[in-house]
Amino acid sequence: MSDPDLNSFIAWFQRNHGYIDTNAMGFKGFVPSEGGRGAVALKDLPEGHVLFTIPRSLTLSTRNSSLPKRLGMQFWKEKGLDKGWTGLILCMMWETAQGVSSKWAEYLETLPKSFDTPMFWDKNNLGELAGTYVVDKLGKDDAERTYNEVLLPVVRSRPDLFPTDLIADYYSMEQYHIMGSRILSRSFDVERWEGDEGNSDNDEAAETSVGSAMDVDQPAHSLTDDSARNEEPSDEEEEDDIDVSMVPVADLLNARYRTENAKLFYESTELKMLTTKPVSMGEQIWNTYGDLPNAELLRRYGHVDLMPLPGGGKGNPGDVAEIRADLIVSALSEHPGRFPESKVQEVIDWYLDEGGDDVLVIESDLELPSQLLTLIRLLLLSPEEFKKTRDKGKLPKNKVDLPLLDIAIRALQLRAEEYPTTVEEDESLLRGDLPLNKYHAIVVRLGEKNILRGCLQKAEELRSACLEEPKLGKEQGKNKRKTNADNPPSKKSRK
Ligand SMILES: C[S@@+](CC[C@H](N)C(=O)[O-])C[C@H]1O[C@@H](n2cnc3c(N)ncnc32)[C@H](O)[C@@H]1O
Repeated sequence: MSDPDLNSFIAWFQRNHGYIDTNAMGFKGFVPSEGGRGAVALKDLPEGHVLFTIPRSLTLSTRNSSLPKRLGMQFWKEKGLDKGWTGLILCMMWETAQGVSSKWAEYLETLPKSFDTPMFWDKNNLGELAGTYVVDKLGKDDAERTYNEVLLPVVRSRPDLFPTDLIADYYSMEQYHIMGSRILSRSFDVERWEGDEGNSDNDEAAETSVGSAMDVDQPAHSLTDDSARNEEPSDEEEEDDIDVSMVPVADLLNARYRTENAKLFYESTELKMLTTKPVSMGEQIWNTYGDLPNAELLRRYGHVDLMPLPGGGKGNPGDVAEIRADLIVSALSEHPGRFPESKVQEVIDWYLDEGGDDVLVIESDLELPSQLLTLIRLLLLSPEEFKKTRDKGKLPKNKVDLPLLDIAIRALQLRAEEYPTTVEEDESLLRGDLPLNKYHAIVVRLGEKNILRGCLQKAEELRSACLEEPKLGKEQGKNKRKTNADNPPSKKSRK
């Protein structure tokens, strides 16, 4: 291992039955844009090579920490520590407070103590994100409420486990945010193995027949809506047989858009990191964080991906622009249609009940989202037509015509106006020397604005074509999620 900071951690890992193929893989510092500290191939590796394995018992989760049992499982549930991330945060705080007597002491030492994520930004820096939806998604107030109403009362109620004089150092709001951010940027969703039940209290996971290795849903934060983590989980979530887990060594791997060459798999007693394609000597070993847009990378991890884009320039090919459904209503009100304003809410309620999202996503193909077209079409129906549609229980087809395009275009313009700066201003700012947070914020908002601009341009071209040939009405957004019951979106919320 070339990184001296990691030596005692790796020794701890190996002592605890973790395995690393040290001939195949090492750790080194890459340039910040490539993730800083990460893993490197020490020789040419074929696909399917086992880079390292982690015993399940070495992952840090509410199942493996002994804290839940010490507090009592009934108490744990009564206090809501089995919901969201609060229980794991408390376990991580408590394990840290145990110092060297914690099983995970050497691991906890390797975890970051500060973050470049907007959760820790001041007002000025947050202001640079104006127009993006990043700040709305931080969930800082909810997190702080959970700290005050759930975690702190538990800590204060058990001075035998949480000595009062340790609260300021180990159980503070600041520590709560740090632990939450460690989970957000480094945890994995580890599915339980069949037959592996209950809190294991440091026992090895139940040994069952070893089946074929399966994907670990990874990382936890790339697949779930973590902004809701401190809220009541849905029934679906409660039933999940998933442990949000901190996975030593696996969390040392960086990620970049569509660059993954290694992935974590699980078996009954251990997790395995395997190469998913051949890796050349000296190449970085990349995991995946789900190929997220820069807004999400920044919010969860504190970095952005910048790479050459197919159409020229640099950016994140996974970038998207989001548009709230209420902007469509605002656009509609500027184009008085046939639908009385008093009925608009009824249409929106039905659209949401049918699985429509309240935030619509424009992707890099720059097509108008199918749900946006559906919503506008619904709003353009007369009250009688809407009633018929609702009675049939079938959403209208995504056929575009002039009235629909007018509203779509206006909604996109209103969305673009939500950013205080223009594309050109941002591009010029990026040519200067900028502090990191400001630089990240500009990259995020510029990526979104470019998607919006491209989508607007495409919609205007379509409008011109419709003007020339009014019967041109085309079906749009075929590749997008449909707003009907046969493909309901995974989550829905009303604002
Ligand atoms: C799971 S950790 C990966 C290991 C981390 N580099 C370390 O030193 O512990 C995730 C963090 O690594 C950094 N990172 C990962 N991929 C990156 C990338 N493509 N560009 C910049 N930073 C990256 C970010 O700071 C992110 O929060």
